[in-house]
Amino acid sequence: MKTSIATVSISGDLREKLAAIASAGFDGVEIFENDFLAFDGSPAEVGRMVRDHGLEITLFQPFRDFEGMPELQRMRIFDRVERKFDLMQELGTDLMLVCSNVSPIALGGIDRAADDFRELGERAARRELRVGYEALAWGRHINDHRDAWEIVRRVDHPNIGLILDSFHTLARKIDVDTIRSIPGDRIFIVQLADAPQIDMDLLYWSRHFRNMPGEGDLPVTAFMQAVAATGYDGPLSLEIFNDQFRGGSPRSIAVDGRRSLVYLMDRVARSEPGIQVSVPDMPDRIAVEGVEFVEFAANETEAADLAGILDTIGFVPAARHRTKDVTLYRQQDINIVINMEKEGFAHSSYLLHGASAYAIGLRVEDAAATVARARALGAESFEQRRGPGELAIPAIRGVGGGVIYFIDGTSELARVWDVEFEPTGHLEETEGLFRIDHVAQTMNYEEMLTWLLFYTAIFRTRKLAMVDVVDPAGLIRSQVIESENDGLRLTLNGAGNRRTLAGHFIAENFGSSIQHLAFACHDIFATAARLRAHGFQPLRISRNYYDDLEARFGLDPDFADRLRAHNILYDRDGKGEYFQLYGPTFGEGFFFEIVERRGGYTGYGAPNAPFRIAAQKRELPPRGMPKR
Ligand SMILES: O=C(O)c1ccc(O)c(O)c1
Ligand SMILES: [Mg+2]
Repeated sequence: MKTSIATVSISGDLREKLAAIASAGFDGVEIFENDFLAFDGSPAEVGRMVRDHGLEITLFQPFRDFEGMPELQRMRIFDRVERKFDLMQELGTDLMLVCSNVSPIALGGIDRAADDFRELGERAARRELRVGYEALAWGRHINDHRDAWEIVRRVDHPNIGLILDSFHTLARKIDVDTIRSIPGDRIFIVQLADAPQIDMDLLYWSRHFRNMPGEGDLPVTAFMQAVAATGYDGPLSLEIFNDQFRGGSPRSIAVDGRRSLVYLMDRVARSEPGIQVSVPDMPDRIAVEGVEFVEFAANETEAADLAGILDTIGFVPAARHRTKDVTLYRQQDINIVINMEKEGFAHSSYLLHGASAYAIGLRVEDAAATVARARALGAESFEQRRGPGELAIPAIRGVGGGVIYFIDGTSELARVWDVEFEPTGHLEETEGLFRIDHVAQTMNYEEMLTWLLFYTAIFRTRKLAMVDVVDPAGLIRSQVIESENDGLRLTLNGAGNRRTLAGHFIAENFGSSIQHLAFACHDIFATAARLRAHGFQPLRISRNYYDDLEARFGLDPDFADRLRAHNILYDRDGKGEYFQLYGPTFGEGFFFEIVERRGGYTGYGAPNAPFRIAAQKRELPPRGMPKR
């Protein structure tokens, strides 16, 4: 598998782009003409720069409005071609992309276009160059890869081939199986891009909203399966026009890109018996069985505050670490760890971010295999020095530089609580919370696709449609990722500005992190009553909310009164009901939520989020100067 990416996909100047592309492990790069034009250096210098990075130039592009022009324009176009051929030879690349003509004066006609390409093929052959033809989805006469292929087929010249671009084919919903009848050796390069499903003008959609395969909604895997079936084994080249990426971090976009290609080819390799693709060997996507624990780093005061909140919702300090200043709080299957160590990673994380849930432990079938897959996909593994008697728990780095640990049932790891911890003798009681329903991570909106790709590539998960949540100070985008058996339910919340509750949290924590944990209970009213007796302070929800709720769902007034009395939020879908109860915020806006799912409710109460956020903002202490 030879990977490549167009310079247009990455932000920065050409130098920064190339450095990021090389360090992410790509084999090649498409030089997008504007990136070259904007660069103050000769073609030969650019070529050298590329090769010094260990990269090759897979493609020079685009050459526009070539085929089917009236005679007067046609002559000039071939002069322009020769100039670009000179440039390509100086750059040191042999392949140019011609995209289908969009000019209003283009004449059309398959044979006229074929004649033009035959002439072009002759000129290219004289210089040992090749030209590939790509159908733009908005091309004037040619906007379908089948028509572009028909032209290439009629040209019948070894130096003229086809270029496929998943966006153009998929945006027009062209049957990808039509690719299977194209000979693989006539396809000169394959460009890949995904995009969110939005109904809009094709050109605008393509130039602003493309994203990495797996980040959007288009069936890029099916497209790539069809390409693989042709026997094509040339470069797979990302070509991503995206407004957000243009302003993003070159390194992180490049890493995402490389990950998206490895993930895509892993999917393709597993999709069809007999399909030939070279892809790094790795375990299949990992099923997450559950969240084993969440670990906070905190100092004594904060740990006491947190323990106080945990106490009001029925957690007891069940065990203490045998050698470290670490306490395990437990209730049924929920393990919350508070780490107050003065050295090691938890402490570094504390110094950087303040008190936060910096680590999460996931139950998987095979922890070592999980790390192997994550590493093959470019994730960073995590290790730290172990104390006597401590287990080596396989782990990787996750959101905001946090840690994701993996616990499996096949080794010593299953006994981690017994091996590393000493019971305190506190009797385990319960207020009815029995599992972590979901984990909510907050990040800058720009980072959401990175983490979406990270989780979906490593774990056997699916994503739900993104929803908008209104904070009084701005919009939050919320994206759910779930594993098949609901072992892992994650919500990624992307903040656009720092005045929102989510944005404030990221700003004050100096980075993304877990902002809330939702615990599941079986009987929300019983749990709410018991917690109240325990000193639990629920988040107070406005009366207006309950008036609307009663009207909206036609609720029985007694039932609505019970919800109101306990400050429980309510939602319903076609399959069941959902109840949510919120606790006070901790630190810079961390909080716990208690939920009950009745029937087959599959959502996360998104319609309630704006009212919950408004209530939390009312209860937040007044904001003075930032503390740090
Ligand atoms: O948007 C464009 O003009 C454009 C140019 C070259 C490409 O390869 C492409 O897919 C789109
Ligand atoms: Mg393209």
